[in-house]
Amino acid sequence: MTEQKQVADLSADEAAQELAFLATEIAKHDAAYHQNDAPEIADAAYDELRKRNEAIEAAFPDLVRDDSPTKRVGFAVADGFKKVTHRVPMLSLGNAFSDEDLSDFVGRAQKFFAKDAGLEIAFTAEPKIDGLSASLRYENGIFVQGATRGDGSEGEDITENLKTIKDIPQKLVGDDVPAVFEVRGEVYMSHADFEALNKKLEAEGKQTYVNPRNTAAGSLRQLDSNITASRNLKFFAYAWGDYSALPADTQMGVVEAFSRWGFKVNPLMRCVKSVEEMVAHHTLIGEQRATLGYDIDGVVYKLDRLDLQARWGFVARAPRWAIAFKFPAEKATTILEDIEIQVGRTGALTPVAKLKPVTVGGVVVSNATLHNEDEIERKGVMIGDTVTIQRAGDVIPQVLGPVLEKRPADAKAFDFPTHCPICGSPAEREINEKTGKLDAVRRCTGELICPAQAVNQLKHFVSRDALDIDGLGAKQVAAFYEEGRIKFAADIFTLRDRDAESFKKLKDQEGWGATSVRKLFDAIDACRMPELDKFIFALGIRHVGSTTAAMFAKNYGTFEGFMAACVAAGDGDAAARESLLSIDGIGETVVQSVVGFFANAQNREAIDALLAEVKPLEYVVASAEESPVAGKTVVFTGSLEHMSRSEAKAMAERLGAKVAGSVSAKTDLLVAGPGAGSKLKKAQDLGVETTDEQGWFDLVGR
Ligand SMILES: NC(=O)c1ccc[n+]([C@@H]2O[C@H](COP(=O)([O-])OP(=O)(O)OC[C@H]3O[C@@H](n4cnc5c(N)ncnc54)[C@H](O)[C@@H]3O)[C@@H](O)[C@H]2O)c1
Ligand SMILES: [Zn+2]
Repeated sequence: MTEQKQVADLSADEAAQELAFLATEIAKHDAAYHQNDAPEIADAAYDELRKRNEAIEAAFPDLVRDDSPTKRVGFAVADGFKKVTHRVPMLSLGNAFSDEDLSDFVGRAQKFFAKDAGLEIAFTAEPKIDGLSASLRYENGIFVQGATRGDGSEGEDITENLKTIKDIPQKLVGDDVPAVFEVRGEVYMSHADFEALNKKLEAEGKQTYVNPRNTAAGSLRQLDSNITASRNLKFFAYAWGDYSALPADTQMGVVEAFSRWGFKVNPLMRCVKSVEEMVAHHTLIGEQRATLGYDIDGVVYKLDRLDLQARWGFVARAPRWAIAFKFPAEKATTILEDIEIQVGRTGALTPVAKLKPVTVGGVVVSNATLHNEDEIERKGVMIGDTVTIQRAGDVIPQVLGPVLEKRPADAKAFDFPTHCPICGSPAEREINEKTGKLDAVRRCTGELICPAQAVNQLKHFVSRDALDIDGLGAKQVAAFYEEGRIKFAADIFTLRDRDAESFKKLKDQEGWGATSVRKLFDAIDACRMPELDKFIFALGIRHVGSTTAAMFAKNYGTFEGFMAACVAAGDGDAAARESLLSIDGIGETVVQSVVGFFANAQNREAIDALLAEVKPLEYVVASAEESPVAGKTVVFTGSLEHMSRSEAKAMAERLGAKVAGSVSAKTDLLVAGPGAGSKLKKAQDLGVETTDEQGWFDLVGR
């Protein structure tokens, strides 16, 4: 972290500048966290930003901005959801970070109620569940609407999703259920469910989640409630919004009513009467934290009597009568025994610290991330060092840095490998085209052959814009990989020769009848002469998407031509490099990537094996005499049955046509599939020729 000036040393200008920066920065993290369920920094680091903002605002009250983070809660509703206006705002909580903060809080309460002679002020202490809050509206005891907090005044309508959660009763029971009542609480995911879900996603080759909180949020804020239903989310009730009557006059009493009505309430909730009791309960909950089976990130204290809550009131984003005492990030020191390199499914090399096992916050830690090679350098850690590690909440443990006084004489600097430890391919750091700086991540260049990347690559190879083999989708190809039937792309095409016998045995099992096996082999055969652009795209070269692949195809005409240019450029042939760079729309990043890919001897071997089975077609741009659409401007609209939109575009371009996105007087032909709307109407109005998909195929002779 950069050196920060003490707030007292800031000039007004500097303060204003920093407040502006913090407003933008905090808003950015709020969006990542609340709207996208994908935070970019740890909660502790985020809390630091907020603390700094509050400190500067306190010192410079005139400079408080209209868009100050202290005036806002959460983040606005995401697209795709219906909005729900909260009749009673859903707020955040003030924070305490130390015993002193807690005792200040109690002191403020005592001062506020100083005139009430003999008043005993009691608080509830409740675990702060680390999930996301939801508001559930019941009318005559029936669950009618549920929403997220959103920005506090407007949330997202997630009624259907909430209905799939077993802990949320559809109907409340009891004779004290008011006519209208909004129960609020936390939707969360247990550690066990989180781990099981990640295992499953991993097996399917999908992106895994970072922590249970974001998983719960991501699972609940789904447009498809079937997904929510499959996630086994849970719910604790602890607060309320709008109501026609209250079942009790204390916090504790209302939560007890929730339990009677059919909700789950947290068993660790207590009543406490002094700072000592508050601190003791905080310690007790902290000790149980690791064994609860779900994440909590602190303890919330609330004034117990509701009449006192009402008298003490609110500030902009939180009640005055409540405070959250967060658990500090847990730290420990241990020995860094080794640094191991893991290769991710996209080829990224990540250094992992192998630690002498140590208990941090009740959990035994023996691995921690070191992020990347610059981080190792920046932290200056050496193998053999005693290092400080930190677990902030549920986040993966991090190495903070070495304890230099304890560095042994034989501590070894870590040489970051320049080759992939899995496949031996060179591992490279790209130069960022815009900044000219090295990318933080070093990546394996063995896209085609690296076992760490294999499943990802195979899935890409058969994907829709690549070879698109009928009956061999992402799931199937991953299963074949697991079963050892396929290792590399080329193996798909030798499957029949190598594996026909074992496929026969599969008959009747897992739905692999003789017919479906034959169909699969036929479908594979049908892909032995792929379009050149699809083939180049299928190789999964970093930064080569389908548009880029099409540009290469168009420019070089044959796969051999394209490969020769890349290989030559890799051997230092400046003209070849120029020819790559001269293609309109192709920049340094792509060239670095294709050159690196073909410079890798193992990739080239894999390509030879592939070319023995597959013959990509030559890319011929039809001349005007041969093509009825050469030089014409074509627009596709509506849904196409036999080709994807990108395939249609590629075909038209190959035939010398220009493909436009909208209809104008310059349009020569509109190809309209079912569901075509305004474009079709406009074409008809302008007298532009129109046809359907079949008409298009007839026209171009396919
Ligand atoms: N890492 C990031 O980039 C990032 C960004 C934004 C927010 N955050 C994190 O999100 C949190 C801030 O968001 P916030 O405004 O929701 O504040 P908060 O989470 O600190 O406190 C308010 C929330 O606590 C929850 N809560 C759990 N148990 C409760 C209980 N028993 N009683 C009352 N409330 C309870 C409710 O959902 C309530 O909305 C912080 O933990 C912050 O670190 C992180
Ligand atoms: Zn590799």
